[in-house]
Amino acid sequence: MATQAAQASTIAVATGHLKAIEGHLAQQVATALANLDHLKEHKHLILKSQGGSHLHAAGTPLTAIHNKENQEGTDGPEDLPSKLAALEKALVDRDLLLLRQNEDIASLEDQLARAQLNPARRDSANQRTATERDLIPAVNVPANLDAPMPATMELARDQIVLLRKALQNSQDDTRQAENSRIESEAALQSAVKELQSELTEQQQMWWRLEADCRNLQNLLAQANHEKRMLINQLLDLKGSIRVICRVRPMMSSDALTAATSSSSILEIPSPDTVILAPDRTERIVYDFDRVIGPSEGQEEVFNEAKGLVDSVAEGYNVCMLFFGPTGSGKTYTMAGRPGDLGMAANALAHLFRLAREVDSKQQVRVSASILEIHNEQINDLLLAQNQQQPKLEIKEGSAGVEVPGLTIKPMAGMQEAEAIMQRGRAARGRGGPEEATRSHLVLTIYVTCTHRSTEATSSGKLHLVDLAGSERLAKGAVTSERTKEVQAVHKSLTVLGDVIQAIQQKSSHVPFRNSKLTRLLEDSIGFNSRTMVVLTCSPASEDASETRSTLEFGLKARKPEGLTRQGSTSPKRHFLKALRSTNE
Ligand SMILES: Nc1ncnc2c1ncn2[C@@H]1O[C@H](COP(=O)(O)OP(=O)(O)OP(=O)(O)O)[C@@H](O)[C@H]1O
Repeated sequence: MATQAAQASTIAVATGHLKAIEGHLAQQVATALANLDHLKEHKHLILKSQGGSHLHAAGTPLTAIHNKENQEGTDGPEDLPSKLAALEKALVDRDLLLLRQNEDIASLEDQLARAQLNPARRDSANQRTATERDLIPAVNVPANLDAPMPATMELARDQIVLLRKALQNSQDDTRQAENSRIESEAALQSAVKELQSELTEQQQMWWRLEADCRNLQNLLAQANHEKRMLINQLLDLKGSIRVICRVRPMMSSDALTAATSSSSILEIPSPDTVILAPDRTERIVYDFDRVIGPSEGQEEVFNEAKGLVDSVAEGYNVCMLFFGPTGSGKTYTMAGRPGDLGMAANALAHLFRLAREVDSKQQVRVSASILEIHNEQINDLLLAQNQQQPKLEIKEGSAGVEVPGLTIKPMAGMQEAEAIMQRGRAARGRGGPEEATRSHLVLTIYVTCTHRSTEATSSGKLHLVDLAGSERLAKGAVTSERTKEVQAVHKSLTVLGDVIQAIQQKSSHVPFRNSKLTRLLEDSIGFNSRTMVVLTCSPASEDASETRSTLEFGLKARKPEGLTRQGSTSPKRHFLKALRSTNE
């Protein structure tokens, strides 16, 4: 803008000076014309005084006459014609010069006017390069207008030429700038169009993907629903009580004497059969829902229970009973060890996974309590260490069997769950390991699902019961206190067997109230609930008797048609023997 203003002011100054020059020239012409008139009059007077005979002297140079006049009229009258002629020529020259200047000025003014009227040109002047701007010098008109006219005129003409060139450049620049603006605008418009079409395409693709995703989610939900229905049907077909048997590996602690064999007394010919061969004369075959061998891990055990854990999230009550003599692997199978998750941790992890999967539709809350039943007394294992153990009783509440006052801890994830289970284990161990083996530990996981839109709620619970060792009294040192403990354990295990048998036989009376344990599990065994008995067996020959008792207990728990198939001993005899051994 500054350059443009400077240029306009330069042009204005030049125009002013040119107008001044024009005025000056006009004044000189007027003077010359006056001189001419004067001379003409003078000549006329001379001719008049000399008569018509002297008229031929009119060809004398005017300058000479003029010079003579300047010499105070000393020249003779014969020089006047030549002076007049010279003056006339000078006048013609000046007229011509003036005419050219007028033309230049008119053209310059015209260009100036056009340049001022066209804002696009004015703006484009800003884009002129430095080199081009240098082509326009400042118009320096001599301050003294009396200086010789040709030099002033020449300078003015040069400046006009330069200004014209500058104007031309400016016009070229404007045109170029306009062209490039049009080109850029077109390119920009086409890029915008391209982006818009790309955006539309992507939006359409996104909508398609969203729709696909919704369809897949619906299909998945439907498939999951169908899967659960099939699992439920399968579970119903298998009966409400499933029995699986887990045979632990041989341990270095298993006594190997000359009287016993170092080889396992248990054979697993198929995934649902275990053969007890305590000696060469006897082979008893037991069929269960599944037999898990020594080489199989915790994962395989959990796979058998996954369907049951799913049904807890659907509102079923489920009970898993870990039954076997001390050292057979009940605690290992239920609780696991660090880095080797047992059934409880696997079930919790599965429930938290389910909760995450259904999170958009349902809110799933998981909580847990841990208690032990020792000498028919219930102890809360989640009490703070300094808290007094309250007297806890089992009641029938609106939501089923309850233990009012029992600590129930909410759990948001596995970290919290691990900490709670660890706390329960530590509390159980406070009475010493001996006491722990003579008490039942019950970990109960409560699952509540609330539908986010309908607010319909379903609740289920999963009892995991690490039963007291099922071995007979004769095995350890006998004190009156220990006798009392063992009798309490045996009584509760016998009642448990009776309850299971009554359920399997669809008996009208089920003796749930005969022990604290069965009373606690009343709404979670049989009928509208699901139960899994996990028999844990030692393969060591020195544990043959306990292993047999355990397998016989399993027989009790299974449906009547699933008992032993072959061997030298009748199933019925084994069954009665199992009952007797549990009651001893
Ligand atoms: N399937 C298995 N694989 C590897 N080790 C096992 C297995 N089962 C049990 N064990 C190991 O055998 C030992 C005894 O197991 P565990 O303590 O679980 O027996 P238990 O039946 O719970 O005995 P108690 O009644 O005294 O609690 C433990 O060291 C355990 O790690």
